[in-house]
This record gives sequence, C-alpha cells and structure tokens, in this order.
Amino acid sequence: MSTVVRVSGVTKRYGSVTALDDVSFELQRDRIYGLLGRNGAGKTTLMQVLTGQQIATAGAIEVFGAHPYENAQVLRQVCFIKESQRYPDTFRVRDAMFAGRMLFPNWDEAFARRLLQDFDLPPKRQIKKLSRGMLSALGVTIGLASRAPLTFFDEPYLGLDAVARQLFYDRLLADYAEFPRTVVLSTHLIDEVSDLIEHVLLIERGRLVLDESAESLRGQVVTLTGPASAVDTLTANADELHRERLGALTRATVRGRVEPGQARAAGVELQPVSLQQLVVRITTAEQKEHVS
Ligand SMILES: Nc1ncnc2c1ncn2[C@@H]1O[C@H](COP(=O)(O)OP(=O)(O)OP(=O)(O)O)[C@@H](O)[C@H]1O
Repeated sequence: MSTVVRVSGVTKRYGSVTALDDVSFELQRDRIYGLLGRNGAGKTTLMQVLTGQQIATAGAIEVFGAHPYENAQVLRQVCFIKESQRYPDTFRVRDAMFAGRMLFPNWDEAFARRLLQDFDLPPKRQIKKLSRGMLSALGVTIGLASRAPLTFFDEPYLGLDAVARQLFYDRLLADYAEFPRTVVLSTHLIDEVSDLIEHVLLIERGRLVLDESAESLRGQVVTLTGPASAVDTLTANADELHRERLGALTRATVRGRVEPGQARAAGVELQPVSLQQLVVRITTAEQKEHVS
C-alpha cells in the first residue's frame, strides 16, 4: 500500500464560511474513491486544495510527498476535471486534445481518439459551440486519456445523459483495470457509481464524517423491520441512523452487527442498505445532531 495524498487537520475558510473543518485522511495508490456529500459540503473546495488551486487556512497537505501549490513536479501527475472548466475562446476540441497531450506525461492519444468517437465529439468543433453534454464528454475524455496517477472528477458528468454516463463508467472501469491509478469521483449519483467505488469519503458541513472501504460499509449497515420490542433488543448495541413506524411494525436502520439467525427467530426482517441510502441516513443523522 502506498500513500498518494496525506491531509492532516485541514481547515479552509472563506471569510466567515468554514468550507473545510479540521479534515484528515489519506488516499492510497490505485484505488477509486467516492467523494460524497450534500450541496455545499466542501467537496470542490477539498479538491481545489489538493490540486493547489486554493490554499488551506490551516493544516498540512502532501500530494506525492510535497505541497501541490505551484509545484509543477506534483501537478503534472494530477488531473482535475470539473464541470466549470474554461477553455480559451478560440479553442476547438482538437486543441484541448493537444493541450492534454502536452500537459500529461501518460496521455494516450489513441485512447483519446476512441473516446471522442464513443462520445460523438467532432474534433474540429469550437468548444464554445458544444452542448452542455458534449462539454462534459470532453472533460471526461481528457480525464480518462490523461491516465494521471491522481485524477479528480468533480461531477464532470452532470450534463451527460444516462447512456453517456454509463459509457463513462464502463470506460473508466476497463481502463482502470489495465492502468490502475488513484481516482476521486465526486458525485451525487451515488447508486450509479456504487459498484465503481472502492472507498467512501463523506463530507458533511466541511467535516469528514466517513472514511471507509465500500466493502466494509456494505456489511455494516442494515435495515430491520419487525415488532418494536424485537427491533429494540436486536439493535441495543448498534448506532441508530433512522427509525420509522409502519403500522404495528418498526423499521430501523442501524450501523452495527445484527445476527441474521437471531433476527429471523424474533420475526424481524433484515435488508441490506444501498450506499445511497446509507449516505442519506448518515447525513440526516449528522444534521439532526448538528441542530440539537
Ligand atoms: N470562493 C468562495 N468564496 C466564498 N465561499 C465559497 C467559495 N467557494 C466555496 N464557498 C463556500 O464553501 C462551502 C463549500 O463549497 P463547495 O463548493 O466546496 O461545496 P461542494 O460540496 O462542492 O458543493 P456542490 O455539491 O453543491 O458542488 C459552501 O458554503 C460555499 O458557498
């Protein structure tokens, strides 16, 4: 295991707004991370800090062993694809491809061309004349073809339709299998990417509230439905994320181990919780705690 990014006690303030609040974590080599969180949670700010586009107010950051700010040695290994990417006014699609070739040492031109075809992007078209979806597809193409050892995708696929998004996920997985690297996907479409993500980072109001492998998360959270007293007994030592009444029954979502045999014997049904549900439950529980 090798550490690509080290973030320690990072806080970022914009005036009175605390966008990141004492955040610490590491990113390992050759892993796909899901950076999740509600609107305004601090995801973009975190990626900006990690790519040297913003300076943290406090804390320490290491990317490939050094601080990324104005560090060409580090930044040539990093690709940051964002929805709001700006290109020079006169740029055509092929100029953006040329820039990618110049910027990224691992750029694969043949792969880039294949992706342009996959996404139906005409190389001669002026970028300012691309539709929103085509602009997203251009970003995705650059991000994939860069093969940068550390690639950030900040919701670059918002404009893509469902078919194009699936194409992106498929190409990412296939290429990652052949050329492993560290990928950070920030997204709201959690269910869509849940099969891709190996590790989850969840941010809530600037704080990191979850930093865990997707596999261990899947086994940890469960929904129980059954008579209230049985549900209470089974979940006595678990961390409750949500509870609701369904007529005579109680449904509780908890983080913790529940024995399937005991649940069955008590007439309680166990259901796995999707990553999307899990994130909603955890962020809602955090929100309640924050308000109370
Ligand atoms: N340049 C800035 N100046 C002032 N406040 C900012 C700036 N950039 C971000 N913020 C604030 O910091 C907080 C975090 O914003 P950020 O864009 O990082 O969130 P996000 O998780 O990426 O949100 P979304 O999912 O909506 O894109 C928000 O409250 C936002 O208004």
